[in-house]
Amino acid sequence: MTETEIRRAGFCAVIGAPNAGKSTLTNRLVGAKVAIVTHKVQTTRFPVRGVAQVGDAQIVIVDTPGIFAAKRRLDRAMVKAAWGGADEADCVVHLVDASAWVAEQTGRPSGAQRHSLEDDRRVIEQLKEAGKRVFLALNKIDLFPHDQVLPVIAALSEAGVYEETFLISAENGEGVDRLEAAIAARMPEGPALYPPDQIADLPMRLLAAEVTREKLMLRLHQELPYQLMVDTESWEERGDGSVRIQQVIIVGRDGHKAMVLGKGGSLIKEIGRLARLDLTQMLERPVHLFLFVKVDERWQEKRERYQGIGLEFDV
Ligand SMILES: Nc1nc2c(ncn2[C@@H]2O[C@H](COP(=O)(O)OP(=O)(O)OP(=O)(O)O)[C@@H](O)[C@H]2O)c(=O)[nH]1
Repeated sequence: MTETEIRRAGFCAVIGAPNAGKSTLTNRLVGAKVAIVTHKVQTTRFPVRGVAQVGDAQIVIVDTPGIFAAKRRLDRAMVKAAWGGADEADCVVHLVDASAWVAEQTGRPSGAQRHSLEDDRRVIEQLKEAGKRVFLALNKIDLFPHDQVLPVIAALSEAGVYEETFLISAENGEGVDRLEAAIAARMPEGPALYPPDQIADLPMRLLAAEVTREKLMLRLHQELPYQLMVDTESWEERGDGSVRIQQVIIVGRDGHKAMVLGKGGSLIKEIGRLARLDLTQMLERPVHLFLFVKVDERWQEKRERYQGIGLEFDV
């Protein structure tokens, strides 16, 4: 479909607890890898937009950072960014990990599931306070028999904040068509907001940094992945059609640097290999990726670092 055929266009914010599946859903709606998906929580630090086209509607999806109890400055900035995205949207989807609610109904929620339930309840309270009515998407329905979700729907409907409920699996695509059509119907009339072939408005440098950070999150353990950032320092298009990307991984301590490098530099080499494979696929051309590790004890407190990852500092 060409640009002229788009008659409606707008923004859809996907909000929800960390690990609810927001990035997976965004990627499914867009049909390409845009947001970063990992099994760890709080991957997304800023609204990543993907552009999906459904019939004559263009949907700009804002994949918001996880909304959760904020203590540290960085966490508070993430929450603020999440609600900012929801306020400006034409349509808001509250994405819920339904498997946590089913586990609660059947009496055996895990620790992580209990956190997820608390976060969902907090989001519902905040929606209630804000007087917002949104779509409820119960995700991960591939994990349990469908009849177990009925009492969950009843429990969640009590708050009166949901206009419509959708049962989906962002992972295998079940039920996503209906949700997609409902979101499309909410888009206001107007011309396309982005060229139709553009899947992400996230600057490519930022996206490339996120790819490397995803690989680090998958390979490193405990808290370390949350205590580092990746910055794309240079991006050079070459005459032979390839691109040379140089990135610095900033950590808070010398010990962390050693962990990121791995024995004899083996870990960073593997991270670089995996990131390069993804980037080559995304950019559809050869990529030369160079990674460096730098120690900066105070990066989390530095204003320019926040702005570099798209967050406000004064929160
Ligand atoms: N079984 C199943 N797993 C899913 C589904 N959707 C997402 N997941 C998994 O849940 C985990 C979290 O998914 P993400 O998409 O990263 O979650 P998120 O809400 O974006 O997480 P944050 O960025 O931390 O806020 C990943 O391991 C996904 O593969 C689903 O429909 N079914």
